[in-house]
Amino acid sequence: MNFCSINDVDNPQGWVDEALALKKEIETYGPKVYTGKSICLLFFNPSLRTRLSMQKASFNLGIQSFIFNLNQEGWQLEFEDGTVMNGYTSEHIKEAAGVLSSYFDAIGVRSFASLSNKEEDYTEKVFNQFVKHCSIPVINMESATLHPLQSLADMITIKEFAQVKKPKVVLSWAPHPKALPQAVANSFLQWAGQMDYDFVVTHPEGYELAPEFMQGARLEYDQKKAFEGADFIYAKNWSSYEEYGQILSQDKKWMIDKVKMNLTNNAKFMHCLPVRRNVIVTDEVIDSENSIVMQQAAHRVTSANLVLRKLIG
Ligand SMILES: CCC[C@H](NC(=O)CCC(=O)O)C(=O)O
Ligand SMILES: NC(=O)OP(=O)(O)O
Repeated sequence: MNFCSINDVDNPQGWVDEALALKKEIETYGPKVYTGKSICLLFFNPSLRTRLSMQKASFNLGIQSFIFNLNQEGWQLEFEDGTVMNGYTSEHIKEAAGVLSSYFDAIGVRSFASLSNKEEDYTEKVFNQFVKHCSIPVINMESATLHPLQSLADMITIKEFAQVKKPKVVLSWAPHPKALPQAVANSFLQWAGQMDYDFVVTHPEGYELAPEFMQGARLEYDQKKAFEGADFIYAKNWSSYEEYGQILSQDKKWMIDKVKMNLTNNAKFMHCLPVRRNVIVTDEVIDSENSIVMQQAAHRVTSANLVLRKLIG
């Protein structure tokens, strides 16, 4: 079993409840004794939360974790099958995946979108080569188009803070100086679509997400209208999917501020972090009692606990 996307999860709402129950179990009985199991966490890109929450969750479940920063520490990998490797790549993913499979009980992979090759990104070429050539479970620690560990943590957080049975949840685009992947937004769409939410996406024209992820989610181009009566505001930047990887707007009017939050039903503010303060959201909002970004980040451990137990616990 892998944890590539929500498609590997038989009952997403059930996983949210199981994760909260496992969190209580660990808080009550403490971390499990060493099981002899091990996991290697492979990173092509930077990380704070994903890296450390996966190590903490490994500790909680008695699993030894190893970190490997591929760009700084590994050989340049070849992901194309059949290539004559007389260029700059030193090792084929077939060998690398085979060796990792012989050393560990599972691996995690972080490999962000190129934002230049839409076809390779949206077929998950890099991540799927690890899945294809590994004989052990593979966990998605943010791939080109998805971030399921983050999304499970997000669903757990909303479950914990929801005051009503069917909360209004708004995914709002916000400006950013860099071109960022659509992965967090895509994954949030997938998981929110499986929950009992009144779910709305709001973004400027030109930032439409891939149809396969929008899957009938309600879209509102008027951000203020989208915010009306909301219970949760989930802010995230992403670059254009249509004009792939491009920044079409850095319109400061889309920054989340108190005036917009006052349109909501006293909504909680969420962001996956890292966040650009006073670009994505004002200090006033992210420092307010309505901000639950810390609790959300803490649930990255809750999320990782359950995924590790499901796959190798
Ligand atoms: C969990 C989020 C990871 C990543 N975020 C960034 O790359 C932000 C980098 C920055 O703000 O410089 C993203 O948007 O996918
Ligand atoms: N939200 C998240 O995945 O954070 P990192 O990029 O720091 O792991």
